[in-house]
Amino acid sequence: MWTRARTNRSRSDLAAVAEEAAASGCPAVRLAGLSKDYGTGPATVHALRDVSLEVWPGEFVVLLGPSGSGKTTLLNLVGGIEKPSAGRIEVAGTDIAGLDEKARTAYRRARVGFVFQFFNLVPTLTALENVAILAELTGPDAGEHSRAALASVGIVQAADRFPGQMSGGQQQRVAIARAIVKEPPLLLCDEPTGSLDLDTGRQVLGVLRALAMEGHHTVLLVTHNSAIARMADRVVWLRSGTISREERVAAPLKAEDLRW
Ligand SMILES: Nc1ncnc2c1ncn2[C@@H]1O[C@H](COP(=O)(O)OP(=O)(O)OP(=O)(O)O)[C@@H](O)[C@H]1O
Repeated sequence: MWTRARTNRSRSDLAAVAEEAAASGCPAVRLAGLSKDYGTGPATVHALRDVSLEVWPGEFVVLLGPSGSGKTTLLNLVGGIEKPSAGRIEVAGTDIAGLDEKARTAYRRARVGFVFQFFNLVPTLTALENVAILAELTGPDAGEHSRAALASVGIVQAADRFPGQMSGGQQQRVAIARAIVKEPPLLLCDEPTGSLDLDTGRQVLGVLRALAMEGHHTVLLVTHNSAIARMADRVVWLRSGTISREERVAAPLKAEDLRW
């Protein structure tokens, strides 16, 4: 049985959780002196330079910045897709920067859910199969868990449909269900509304926001769209591979109230 219980915390609860977590000294993610270079010699690209950042459990953090500022690189490092050139990446207190390939793969599978701009669903599999098979669920409860994940993002009625029979927003919900079905503490989203229309984008953002509010996921969301920042708990701006600014949002908007 899928065991997650909805806690539906209010925003003031969230602030309290962040304060509690800060007091306990264990952020969900802690980056310290993080750098990433691509290439060597004069052709070296310094994608990230000496980035330090702490993200607290249950926080919804939006990363903003112009093209090439290092947003996706940061997400890929936290997600264990790439290794840093220097610095530490602590996730729930464990440094993942030094893990070997096998351990990083295990980390990714157990601790991280990814949501991308393009939903990356397999067209020949149903929504349910896209969740169960692509998340590599096994055992007698796989179907039940996948159905519960689809229900938690409001799309269980489409469980037996193929991607070609669903709207973009529905497909993105399936992709989110796939990302959360193993209940990873970290949800990393790279332009999750980039290929959706405004209304559908708002609905998908509402789903992501609710997942953070329920307290099961810390969300890091990369976007070009500064309007989305208004629904975050915190906004981090990147420029040329460094954090140029950070701001806590005093009164985050509900996704449906976003205008852009
Ligand atoms: N695999 C790679 N090899 C070489 N350079 C790379 C690689 N990946 C990223 N870069 C470079 O690192 C820098 C940061 O790229 P990144 O994709 O992180 O930026 P971004 O802010 O996510 O950009 P965008 O908003 O356009 O997706 C850019 O100069 C990019 O060209």
